Amino acid sequence: MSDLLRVRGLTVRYPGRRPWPWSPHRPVDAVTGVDLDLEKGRTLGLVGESGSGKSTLGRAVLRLLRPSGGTIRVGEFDVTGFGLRVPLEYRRAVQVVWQDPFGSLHPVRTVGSTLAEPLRIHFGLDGRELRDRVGELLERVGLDADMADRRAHEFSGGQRQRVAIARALAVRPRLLILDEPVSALDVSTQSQVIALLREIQRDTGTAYLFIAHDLAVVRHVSHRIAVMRRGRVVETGPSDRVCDEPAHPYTRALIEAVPEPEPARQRARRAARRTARGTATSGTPETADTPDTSDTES
Ligand SMILES: Nc1ncnc2c1ncn2[C@@H]1O[C@H](COP(=O)(O)OP(=O)(O)OP(=O)(O)O)[C@@H](O)[C@H]1O
Repeated sequence: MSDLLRVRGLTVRYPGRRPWPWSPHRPVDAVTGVDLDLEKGRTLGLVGESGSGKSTLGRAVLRLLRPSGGTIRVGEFDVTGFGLRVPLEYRRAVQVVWQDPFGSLHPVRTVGSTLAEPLRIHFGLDGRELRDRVGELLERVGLDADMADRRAHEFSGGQRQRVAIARALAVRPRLLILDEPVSALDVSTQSQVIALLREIQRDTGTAYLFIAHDLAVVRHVSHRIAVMRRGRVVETGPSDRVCDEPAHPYTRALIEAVPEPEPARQRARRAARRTARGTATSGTPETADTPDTSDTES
């Protein structure tokens, strides 16, 4: 299968702030030399601690900022080749759902008008057809069609995130950037929203770039995982391989940081740690062999 998203050597440098008016800017290298691939209908999870550059990478793909170097392609779009105006077709092809379901929806507008706007702009719908499509979108994300008259503040956090997903789906994107989409939700709402996202992917073939700091959540939703640290991708591979046999010490540290509630799994994890220590002292290199198509960087 060919790649929908192809990122090569991506670099983003922010100009940074001046500590004092007379001192020079201190640039921040937020993303450095990143390569990523994502196929149609698949999910690539992007994990790493706060400040590792995940959101910056997502914003570069959305073309909300202009990268300092490298290339981004999404299908036929040469994203890094765009001038000042980003084509409307690209805005339709790539959509985003942000972390904050409270801040990302207009507080005063009805949810119906929030969903109607992209349908009007991108497909020229109006009248009955527009109302029907808004109702369909609400039902698609598990809400009632007659909720269209309500305003965002009348919804719970989970319901708002469903509305945000419906708004993103309205234009039938090929790629959806999900930037910490469940981090602000409680655990049971998280799993409902994740189940919804998986169902939508199965039905529509939309590819997801799923950005999160929580490796347990990312593992659950992703086919492949890329681990970011200080702006670089240090390890990439199929989700199970990255989580069960992490090749990079930083990935191992991230996995260690995930709380494990089940005693049997806690014991298995301790045993794996002991084995890893044993092999490390018997001369095995720190970065293990990766039998699949994974890449690691130290
Ligand atoms: N607009 C900006 N100007 C200057 N530096 C920035 C800007 N936005 C982000 N940074 C810096 O770039 C680096 C990467 O930030 P980014 O938000 O991409 O990380 P992240 O992994 O998404 O973190 P988080 O999970 O906390 O959002 C950080 O050092 C951050 O301080």
